[in-house]
Amino acid sequence: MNAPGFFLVIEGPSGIGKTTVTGLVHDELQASGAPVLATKEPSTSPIGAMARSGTHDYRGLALACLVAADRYHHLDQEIGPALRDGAIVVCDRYVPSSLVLQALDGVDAEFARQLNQHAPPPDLTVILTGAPERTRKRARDRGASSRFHRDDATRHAAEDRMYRALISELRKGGWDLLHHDLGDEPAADVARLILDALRSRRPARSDR
Ligand SMILES: Nc1ncnc2c1ncn2[C@@H]1O[C@H](COP(=O)(O)OP(=O)(O)OP(=O)(O)O)[C@@H](O)[C@H]1O
Ligand SMILES: Cc1cn([C@H]2C[C@H](O)[C@@H](COP(=O)(O)O)O2)c(=O)[nH]c1=O
Repeated sequence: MNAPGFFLVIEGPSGIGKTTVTGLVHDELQASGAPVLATKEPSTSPIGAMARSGTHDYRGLALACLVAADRYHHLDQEIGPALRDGAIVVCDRYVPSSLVLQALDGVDAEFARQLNQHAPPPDLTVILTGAPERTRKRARDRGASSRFHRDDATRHAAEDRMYRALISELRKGGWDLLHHDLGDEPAADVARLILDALRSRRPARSDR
């Protein structure tokens, strides 16, 4: 994005570890003295809260529009201002979540793309994938708070497949994308890898 900050998105299937890694990356950046904002989608705005708490009631096109409306509001009210202030924004889920989850929810892929076409590409998007059975076990052990978290081997496999398929498509669209296929490594190792990628793309503040 054309702003002095850096927009970093962490993506991947439910249970892969996005929230855990977002927290670790945020804490490490904060400890190093960098200006950082950790956020997530759906956001904490009233639209985001409606989407997050309503995945049992809202489905298909209605949910696709709700999460897109929340995304544009989030960009306008929280992400954009933080980037203009020079912060590193670390966001748990963004457009790729809609391209995967809304498609799994029966929304036409082209419609989901068009709905999100005005959401700018982040400066770096990390897509985490991993063996669907391991991801499924982590999600099951953590517990479900959404229709998309239900314990379903077929859905976990489909999410993993769809995220992998998105990688080349987004790169062709000009997105800077880091793909990491997780094994058994701890979340701290994943966070370190992401921090290295971030630092290689964002010179230290004193160099800018
Ligand atoms: N590298 C890891 N190794 C082992 N367990 C992990 C790892 N990363 C995360 N976990 C655990 O897996 C579970 C799911 O992690 P987390 O909630 O961060 O995933 P998520 O991708 O944000 O999921 P969702 O999209 O469903 O909210 C949590 O219990 C977390 O503690
Ligand atoms: C960004 C985004 C989210 N959703 C849905 C999927 C989940 O039910 C929640 C997010 O909760 P999680 O703890 O991060 O898994 O919102 C969606 O359907 N589409 C989206 O683009």
